[in-house]
Amino acid sequence: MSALRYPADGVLFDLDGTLLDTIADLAEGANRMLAELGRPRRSLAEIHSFVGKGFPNLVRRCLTEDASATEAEIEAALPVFRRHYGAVNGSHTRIYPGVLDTLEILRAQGRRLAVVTNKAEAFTFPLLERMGLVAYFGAVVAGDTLPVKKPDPAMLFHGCELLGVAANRSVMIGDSANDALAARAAGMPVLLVSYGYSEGMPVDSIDCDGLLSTALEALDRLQPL
Ligand SMILES: O=C(O)COP(=O)(O)O
Ligand SMILES: [Mg+2]
Repeated sequence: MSALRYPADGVLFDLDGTLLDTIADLAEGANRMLAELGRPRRSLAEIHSFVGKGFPNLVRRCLTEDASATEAEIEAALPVFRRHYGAVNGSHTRIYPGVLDTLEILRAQGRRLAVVTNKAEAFTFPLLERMGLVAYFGAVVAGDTLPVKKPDPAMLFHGCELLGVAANRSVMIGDSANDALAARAAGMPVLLVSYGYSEGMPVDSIDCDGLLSTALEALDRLQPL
């Protein structure tokens, strides 16, 4: 693996599985939804593999993996999940080790920081607030900010535009193929944390520019400003 350093006026962060360990709350929200719908619980491991393409996909997979549901049932389940997850969002979420120090250092270096997440705005903004992270970020692009989600690169370009940085002088830090593919399509280097959620794929099988065991390791991969 190369240890190239990348120009990084901007650093774009994925949220679930990269900055925040949200899986306990996502599982609680999903299982409360399943209980209300009279369906069996899902294990933490199953939920873990369903996270990455936004909550509508999580709901769909909860209802259709080794089970069946009509489109109308999936549609009707969305507000049920929204209500339950909204009630627990943040209660068992924790900031991953190294994240706060990394954000502090990047900010002190004068870099511009954004969150680019497939999590919906209605969950993202209160969660960033609750976890005390809002002040670090000059922009937040959430899963329903645009008509498309990652792996579409439009979210990354939008984040760069809001920050006022060039995409070719920015770096994406994420945890899944959605982040890696979006960054590749945007022509942006991408570093993946190895502790996150990658939809059941081994993270080292995903094409990227390096794996990080904590966010702090990203610091060595960025050119000084
Ligand atoms: O909400 C999801 O499914 C994933 O969100 P993320 O893009 O922050 O990992
Ligand atoms: Mg993620």
